[in-house]
Amino acid sequence: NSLPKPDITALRGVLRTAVQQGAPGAMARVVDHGTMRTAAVGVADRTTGRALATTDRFRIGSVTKTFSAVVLLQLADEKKLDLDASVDHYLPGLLPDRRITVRHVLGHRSGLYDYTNDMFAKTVPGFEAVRTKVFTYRQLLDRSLRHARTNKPGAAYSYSNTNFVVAGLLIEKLTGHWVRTAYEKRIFKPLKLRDTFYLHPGTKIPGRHSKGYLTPDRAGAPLVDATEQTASWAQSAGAIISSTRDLDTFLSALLGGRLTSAARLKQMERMIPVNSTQAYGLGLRRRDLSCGVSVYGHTGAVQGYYTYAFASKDGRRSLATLATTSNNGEVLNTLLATLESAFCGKRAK
Ligand SMILES: CC1(C)S[C@@H]2[C@H](NC(=O)CCCC[C@H](NC(=O)C[NH3+])C(=O)[O-])C(=O)N2[C@H]1C(=O)[O-]
Repeated sequence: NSLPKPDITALRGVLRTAVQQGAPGAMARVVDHGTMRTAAVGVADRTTGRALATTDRFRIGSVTKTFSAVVLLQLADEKKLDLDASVDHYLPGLLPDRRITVRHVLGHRSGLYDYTNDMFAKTVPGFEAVRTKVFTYRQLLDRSLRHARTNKPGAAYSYSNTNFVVAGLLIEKLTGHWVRTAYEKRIFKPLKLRDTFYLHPGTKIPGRHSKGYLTPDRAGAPLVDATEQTASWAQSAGAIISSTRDLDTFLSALLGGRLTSAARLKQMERMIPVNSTQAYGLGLRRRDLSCGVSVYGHTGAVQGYYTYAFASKDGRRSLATLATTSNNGEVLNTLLATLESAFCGKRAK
């Protein structure tokens, strides 16, 4: 284990800063070669004042994208999917450009416009307008296709939730099941992820969970309890519920080679640079840390919840971090330092 030891004191300090910056609660769980450490600060519920527990469930937002990518990569291992085939080959007529391949979709290089840009331009009104709505995948895709594409297929990285709506359509076409069934049969059950559920279109998080609070755009305006929503705007792009324990289990299984073949994992980890410290593969982010370590996983931002879920390349060390607010860039940025504490140890910034 060449990594510096995790610095739990520094980690706790980062969580405290996130709470000072407006998150009602923040927590993290680190597993290092089987040794588990946790830290939690603040409350799960602002009304009752119940303390946030590291066992509380929460909405993981776009960490869902990694689950969706794993299902499709397993289908590639089963020779039911060719990553370099046109999406049109599997879903004829769905997309306006036959040059868009499955790999473009999973790597955010399709050029498909992100419909959430319009949907959440005004944070609270946008959320209130959709929080009880149920969309079909087709309706979400239609919202995207009203806009020109952001780039030619494969020409650039441009993050778009629309890509993982297409991923959901591919999963349902190729498995003949709802995405929920595919997640359960292929990931949740085999890994015994007992805190992990695909919650759509139901709005109630099962079991003990933290509430999530949306920060309004207007400074000083009261937080909005965003815990209950259909998440139908997100679905296979962001509707999974999980826990820090299950995210650690999931990422260490993925990076430890227990969910796909080595060849397919290699494809997932073939990265396109996003900026100087970040890159994106297939439903997977890589972050390059200050101590020269690269970690793999995904971030999540869904109303009321920010998540970071990352692991070392061999999956032997993993971190899951949650803050119970969103639309608060300071908190999102602060949480990045939990990666430094967990993987770079004392040398955290
Ligand atoms: C790239 C991200 C951070 S955003 C993307 C996805 N979440 C969304 O697309 C929802 C965006 C609106 C959420 C809302 N923000 C606003 O309404 C702003 N007006 C809030 O903060 O609650 C997710 O999750 N991803 C993260 C990822 O993949 O890392």
